[in-house]
Amino acid sequence: MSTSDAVLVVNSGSSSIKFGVFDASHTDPALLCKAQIDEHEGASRLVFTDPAGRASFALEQAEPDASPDRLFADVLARIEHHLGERLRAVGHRVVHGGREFPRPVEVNRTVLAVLDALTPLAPLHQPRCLTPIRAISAIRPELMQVACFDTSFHHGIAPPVNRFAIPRHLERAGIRRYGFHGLSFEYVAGRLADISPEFSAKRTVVAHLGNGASLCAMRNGRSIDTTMGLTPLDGLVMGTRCGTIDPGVLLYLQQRHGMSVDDLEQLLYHQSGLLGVSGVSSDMRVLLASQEPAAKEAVDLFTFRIAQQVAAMAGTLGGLECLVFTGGIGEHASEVRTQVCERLRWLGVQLDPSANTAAQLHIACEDSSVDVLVMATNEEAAIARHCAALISGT
Ligand SMILES: Nc1ncnc2c1ncn2[C@@H]1O[C@H](COP(=O)(O)OP(=O)(O)O)[C@@H](O)[C@H]1O
Ligand SMILES: CC(=O)OP(=O)(O)O
Ligand SMILES: [Mg+2]
Repeated sequence: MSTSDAVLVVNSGSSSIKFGVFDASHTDPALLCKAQIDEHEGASRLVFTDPAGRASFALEQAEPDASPDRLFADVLARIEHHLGERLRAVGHRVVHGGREFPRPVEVNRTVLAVLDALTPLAPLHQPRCLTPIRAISAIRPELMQVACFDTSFHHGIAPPVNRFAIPRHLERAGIRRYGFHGLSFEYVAGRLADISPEFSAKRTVVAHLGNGASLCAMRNGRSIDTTMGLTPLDGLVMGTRCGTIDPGVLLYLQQRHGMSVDDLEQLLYHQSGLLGVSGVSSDMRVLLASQEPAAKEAVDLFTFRIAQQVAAMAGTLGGLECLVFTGGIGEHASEVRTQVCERLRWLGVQLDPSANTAAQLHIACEDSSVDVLVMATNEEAAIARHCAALISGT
């Protein structure tokens, strides 16, 4: 292995940060080791494990409240010590790429300023994605950094699907539907193509259900519709985000409840969704284990809205032949998959209960007219692939 092409991937999500180190000397980079900081559990010790899950090395100083510069200085030093060589690049997940970045880009000061200006369109995410980039630029200005966007995979979505029904000058100002979770959808699209070209040609809805959640209607590896819009607030019910809401509610809250823009941002991004409805938690594991009626109600609303919007995506596709579950909830919560599929029975979706409980790749029963799959997503691998392509100049 030429470790001179080792790449660190930083996947900053709304409830977790995932790290991966890849050998990017091939177009399909191999995972060397990985680690995760989960906000629900915190981490006073960041353990990097090899692909088989065996501990490779640990970062003792990585406390949740360590400054980003300190944390990343430690992470880089420890990884390079482990590799015995310097990293070739760092690839980052950046949630919003706006109109400006339809594909991954090497970060410089100008790029960073444009990405910073997109913060109001993803206030929960963009600062979390840009903090590691800034920290690494400060401590290692010569190190190549690549920004890979959640929005890129959806860039081909055409009118009318990508439009809001608002005056044209606002559309020209960039106020339209962008869509997110694109690195996850891109990875899943690749895995569907690996099954066969025929499989990839199916009218497919991919449900990425994590702390943030969205659906992508895809065919032949391309996105044709998605539930998120200008911001990662639209669409499904999420951990702390409301998803689709009557815009009149926002006007009313300002007019009659005296809420400011900051109050609304706090309400819609941080206090709503599963947390707001249940009053218990944003964490699906906690809700599924809870006896509280409000926790059950939150899960019901979550699965109802998924099924409702899968049907809407099927409308865009002109039918439904394949449904894929991915993301922390999609991959692990068989009960959520059961509830969603029960609600989609009228569309010909029928689960095999034991395959579903075992979270096998194929979980539909023989009679189902829709294939149903469970796939572990891998945004880090998608980012590593983009880094390998940029490094090799392809
Ligand atoms: N075994 C499990 N059963 C149910 N839900 C789970 C399980 N494991 C993880 N989850 C849920 O997955 C969600 C986090 O998803 P993830 O994709 O890791 O988050 P992020 O959006 O931060 O990347 C949380 O709601 C968590 O409760
Ligand atoms: C875009 C988005 O919602 O990301 P996450 O799932 O990490 O919150
Ligand atoms: Mg995520």
